[in-house]
Amino acid sequence: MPETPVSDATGVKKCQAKTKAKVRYLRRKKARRSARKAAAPKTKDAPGSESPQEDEEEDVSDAQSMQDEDKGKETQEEVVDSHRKKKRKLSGKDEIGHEEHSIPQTENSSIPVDSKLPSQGSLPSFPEPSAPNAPSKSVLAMQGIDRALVHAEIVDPAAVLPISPLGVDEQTKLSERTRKRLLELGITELFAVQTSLLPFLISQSSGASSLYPTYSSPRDACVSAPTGSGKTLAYVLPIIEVLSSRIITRLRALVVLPTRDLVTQVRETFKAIGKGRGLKIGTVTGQHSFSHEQSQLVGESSTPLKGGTSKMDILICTPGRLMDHLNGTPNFTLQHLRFLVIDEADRLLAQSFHDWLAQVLVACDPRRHWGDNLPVSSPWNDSTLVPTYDSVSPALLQAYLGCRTDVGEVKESSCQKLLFSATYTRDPGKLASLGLRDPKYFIVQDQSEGQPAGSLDLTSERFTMPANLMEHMIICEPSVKPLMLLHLIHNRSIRNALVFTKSSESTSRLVRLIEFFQEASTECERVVLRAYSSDLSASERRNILEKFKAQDIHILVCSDLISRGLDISHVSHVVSYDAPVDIRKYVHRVGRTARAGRTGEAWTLVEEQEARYFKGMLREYSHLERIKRLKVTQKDTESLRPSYQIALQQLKEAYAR
Ligand SMILES: Nc1ncnc2c1ncn2[C@@H]1O[C@H](COP(=O)(O)OP(=O)(O)OP(=O)(O)O)[C@@H](O)[C@H]1O
Repeated sequence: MPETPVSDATGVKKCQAKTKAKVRYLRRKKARRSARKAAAPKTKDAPGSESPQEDEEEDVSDAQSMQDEDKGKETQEEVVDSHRKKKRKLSGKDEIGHEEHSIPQTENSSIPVDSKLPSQGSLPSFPEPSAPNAPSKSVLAMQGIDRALVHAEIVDPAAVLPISPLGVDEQTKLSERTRKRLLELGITELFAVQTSLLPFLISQSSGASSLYPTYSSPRDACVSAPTGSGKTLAYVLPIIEVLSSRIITRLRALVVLPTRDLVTQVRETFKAIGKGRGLKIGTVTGQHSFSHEQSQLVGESSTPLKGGTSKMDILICTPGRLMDHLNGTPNFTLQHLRFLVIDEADRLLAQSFHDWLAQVLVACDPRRHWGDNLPVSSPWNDSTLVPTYDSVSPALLQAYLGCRTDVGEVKESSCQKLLFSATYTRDPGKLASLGLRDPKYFIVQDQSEGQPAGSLDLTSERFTMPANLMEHMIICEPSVKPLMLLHLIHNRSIRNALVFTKSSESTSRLVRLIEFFQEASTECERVVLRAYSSDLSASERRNILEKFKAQDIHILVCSDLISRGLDISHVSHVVSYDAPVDIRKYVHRVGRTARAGRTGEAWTLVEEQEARYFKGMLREYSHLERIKRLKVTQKDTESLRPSYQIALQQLKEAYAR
């Protein structure tokens, strides 16, 4: 048996010692063997053979005697070495695996090496890799959502409240005077959005501090209610009610709307409700010259005043023109605002207009942006002394004059932001940009199926439509769309209708085609229709709208310019000649009818290749089942076809010229 080479010095000596012992052992073994041979009887089948058992026993005893001889000579390392060899022998093939689990053995270790080594079969199994459970739909829907939205007040659209002319109205907090005015205007009950919003807005402003509760600034509000549900009155009434107690005229309410037409419409409502209250209501939309608007806003005074000046209590405007005055009209200030209303909020928040929203927010409350130390470069800070008659907003007293008032409390701006829309955005980014103060959400909507009463379904967005609106769609080839419209006008007698197209260009083309048709047809009743789009001047548009309101025009073919907010009570039909590609646009278009509890019908002409998308869009908002499909056969339009062909030919020639 060859010696295992040992590299160190002690190992060399050890080998030599072992060799002597081995020589002695071999000598004795030889002697024993020859003695046995001599003594043993001879067998034929195993001549000279030794029993293996015997041989093994002999080896063990020899090894024992050899060990005895060497007793004390072996080093610790040899013991460990033998353990290792033994271990390797026992562990067999899977050396690598065992190495990982082996426990280092020391000389004095009482634990047998083998007992600590797991056998191949008992290797600890690692857990299978697995994906974490997917978050539920409701958890996902909550991601980044404004917490206030989760606690929104859900209002039943059917909740109306009769107006009583006398006594104290504990529920709405409306004064007797305002209630009488409402009754004079034929308004006998308050709609759902008004009943829930009025107490919230008016009760926060009760008493002497109604204009300026600087120590407890009011909460902001976001309101989502269906089209035609009375959102305008929901902010006009509290503004009139609260501002009626003002003593000095300051700009206290600012209402921002996306179009001039809406500005005009909302001004009419303010004037009607605020009649006799002495409040000054104005508009800036760019319809008049800039200098004219400036003199209406701030008068002729040229002395710069930190507190600004105003000839209006309530200003209604478009964002673009508001920016012009903020940057170009001296003494025009928003520091005294008590109400900032953003109507059609989702649309306005989507528009940048030179970052109008950020500028308005800073103008309302420069402290919020700059703190009490306005930088010299800020437009609110200059070296001009504050004249004694100047009226700086309490929230800015410290910033401008370095003085704290009363008991040294820092005063907050009391501007209350109110956001309104029929299709309110849930976009957390957009809402965050508003810096709302403890906002409260009011959502007027039907309870969705399977949803607990009074709670908002955050997993799927949907919009509540006016209760008395009937919706239809006609799926047809693009080439027969004009024929379908003619079918609605002449066979189904659609009048007092708004027909929406995708552009001003298609608006005027469609009007011409229908006019050619009417000229060619001898049987059909003539309807008066006009195009209404941004191609027209403001005065032309106003003129046309007046005639439509007076029912001198039966059908207005328009672009989406008037798809939002426009309130014309007698509109009984809305036709989307070009199907909208966005659900919000659909909601606002069809919402021009069936307003304030009236009935109305909406029709959408869907081209065959658009049908899948259109239906998918409605399905996504759980609205498809509400829209009935109307099938128009060849026979239905047969009588119209000859004149239609003539009209088409004439249109081709007109556009070829
Ligand atoms: N309490 C009420 N009683 C009767 N009519 C009302 C009442 N409140 C509002 N109205 C009328 O309902 C109509 C629709 O109101 P409004 O224009 O405010 O709707 P809206 O909710 O702003 O709709 P949209 O989202 O389309 O702008 C208006 O003609 C308004 O005068």
